[in-house]
Amino acid sequence: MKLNPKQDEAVKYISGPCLVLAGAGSGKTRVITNKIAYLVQKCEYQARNIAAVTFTNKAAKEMRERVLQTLGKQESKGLWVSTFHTLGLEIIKKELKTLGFKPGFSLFDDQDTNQLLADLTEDELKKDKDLLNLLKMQIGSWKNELILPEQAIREAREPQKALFAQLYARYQNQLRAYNALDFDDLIMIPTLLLSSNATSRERWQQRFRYLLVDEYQDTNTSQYQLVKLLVGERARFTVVGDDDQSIYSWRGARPQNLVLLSKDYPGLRLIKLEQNYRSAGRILKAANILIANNPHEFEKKLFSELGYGEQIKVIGCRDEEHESERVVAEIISHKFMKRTSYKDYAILYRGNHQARGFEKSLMSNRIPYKISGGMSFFSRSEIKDIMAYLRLLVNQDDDNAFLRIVNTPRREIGTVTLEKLGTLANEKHQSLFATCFDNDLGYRLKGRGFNALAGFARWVVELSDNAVRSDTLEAVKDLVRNINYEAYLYESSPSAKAAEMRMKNVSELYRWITDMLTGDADNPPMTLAEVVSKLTLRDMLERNEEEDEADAVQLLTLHASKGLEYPYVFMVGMEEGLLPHQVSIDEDNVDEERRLAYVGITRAQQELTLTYAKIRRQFGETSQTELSRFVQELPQDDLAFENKKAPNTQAERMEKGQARVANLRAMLKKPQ
Ligand SMILES: Nc1ncnc2c1ncn2[C@@H]1O[C@H](COP(=O)(O)OP(=O)(O)OP(=O)(O)O)[C@@H](O)[C@H]1O
Ligand SMILES: [Mg+2]
Repeated sequence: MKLNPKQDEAVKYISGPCLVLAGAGSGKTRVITNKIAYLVQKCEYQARNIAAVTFTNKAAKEMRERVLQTLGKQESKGLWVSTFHTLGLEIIKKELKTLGFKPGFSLFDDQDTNQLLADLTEDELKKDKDLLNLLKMQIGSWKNELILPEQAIREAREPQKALFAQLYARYQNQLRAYNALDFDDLIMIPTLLLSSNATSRERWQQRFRYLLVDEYQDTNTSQYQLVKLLVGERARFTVVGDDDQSIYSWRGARPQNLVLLSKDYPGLRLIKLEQNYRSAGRILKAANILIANNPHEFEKKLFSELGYGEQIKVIGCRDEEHESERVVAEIISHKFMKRTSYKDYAILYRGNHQARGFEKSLMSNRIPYKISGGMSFFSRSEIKDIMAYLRLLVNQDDDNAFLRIVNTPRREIGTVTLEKLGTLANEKHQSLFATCFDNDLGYRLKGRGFNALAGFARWVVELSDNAVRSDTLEAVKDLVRNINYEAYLYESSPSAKAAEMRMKNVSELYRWITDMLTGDADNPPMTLAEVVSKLTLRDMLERNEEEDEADAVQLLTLHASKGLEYPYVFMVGMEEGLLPHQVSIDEDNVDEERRLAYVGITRAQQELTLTYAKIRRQFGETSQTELSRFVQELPQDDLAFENKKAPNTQAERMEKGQARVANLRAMLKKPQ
């Protein structure tokens, strides 16, 4: 693939650490993929000694595909391309013994964590959702800063922090007792291990002799340290990033890491790219002018030779319903005129809740669409149930999984029984599951409850033994049959149709599990424990980044759009309070929102459309909105305002919005 001289320099500089710092669409990711090929083909690196890391599964997948195109299957064998968290998981899996973990550990997702924190806290705190959330964030940020509970306790000054630190300690102990890890542990644990254990460190430094990191501006402290430990003294690495696209400060990302890097590695080669190959000139200019309102650590220039392009449309809509109708109408007419594909269009929004209206309009116009985020496959209750069963099969200490399914489907195990079980488990410091076999339980629980619990536990042991010792696949299939899950779904769903849908989801999950257990030419068969941890991680990372490449309009949040590009982009809800988000306005953090807007604008290749609703319903109230300051900051000559006064009455709306859609659909139906 073609490279410009600066990109070429970045690819060929391999004798020391290298940082590529450049704006959106300048080919940073291309440098990474080309460099991997260069290392293998020209520098005698084995693919298996190279690792490339990024932040989302979607980005990792794209990267892998791009490399595969250049290198082919054979030459890229063993190459490691993944997200940071998957890399962390791999290190933990290979270092289980050193870490003193039992095999078959569980990964706790957000809901599990919430549950556990609620269990750990006293009554008042338990009821205070905001405070619980604050606690979760605090624990997350301690972990991201590599601060262990002891240190947090030592350093806490205010009473609330001190309480949180105590709870952090209990939370960590409890996770250990469950043989479970949370999302942040996937980075913190390997980082602490590599910093304290020289043998492990050397092992991983030998394994990965060259490291590449995309979207480097989003690394937090623990990720920065992990990279540092992995590359060691040799410091053979290339990282690429853009400080203007740092949008994860709320997850501890530190764009200052870019500056820190030149301090930690005085020999660092800094390369800047200046040509944008993605966007039309006008879009790029708008993005540059917008981001110039932020303070800057590094000076960057960016130009495009792709022509100046169309004006940026700004469409004012009466309310959010009108907004989604208008966007869909635009897509239909545009597609008709330009003979494009649905997948050329992306609708980007600030929050997942904004998706619903667009989904509805797209659906009623029978336009295929793909939505990332929102209701994830894995957050559906039927999937959570089955996953909880599987988690329990591989790790019987997983109390959360146990609690989720002990009575789903109904087994006549009442709350009193469970409470008694819980009390005994606490007294004995053992898991709920282990307590089912405890002799003392027999004294405390008489009759039905005890029998039901003991029967359930014996059944799990038997199934788990079968899964490990004999045919895993059969055991997994037995599971659903055994618990009569289908009948349960029909019983508990609002309609037969809903039950059918839910059963379909279960079959889909089974299809994945079967594939993974059997393996294929490229992927060796996995154990059940591996399948379970892989699926849980996948869920946590991607929240419904589906694998199909269907021709569909793309709906995604601005955050999820990073690194991606689309010919035609709609940025919707350009209103004060939405973008910039009210929370950021209140916290005086509008700069981060501006970076988010910059990310959105720079996804567009050919045309960009901005929309806003003049009235929006939020939290059950309808209120007037104000046009986003970011629209005002754009070069006004490059904007084409439409409908500055939007139609007001229902009748007018029908006329202008839906009639238009109807016309277009009629046009589309005509034979050509
Ligand atoms: N030298 C080049 N010649 C032609 N096209 C290029 C060149 N370099 C990059 N491109 C194309 O430009 C587009 C943007 O490249 P890429 O995604 O690598 O940019 P990026 O800097 O990673 O952007 P972002 O900051 O959004 O992640 C891609 O479609 C890529 O194929
Ligand atoms: Mg990129």
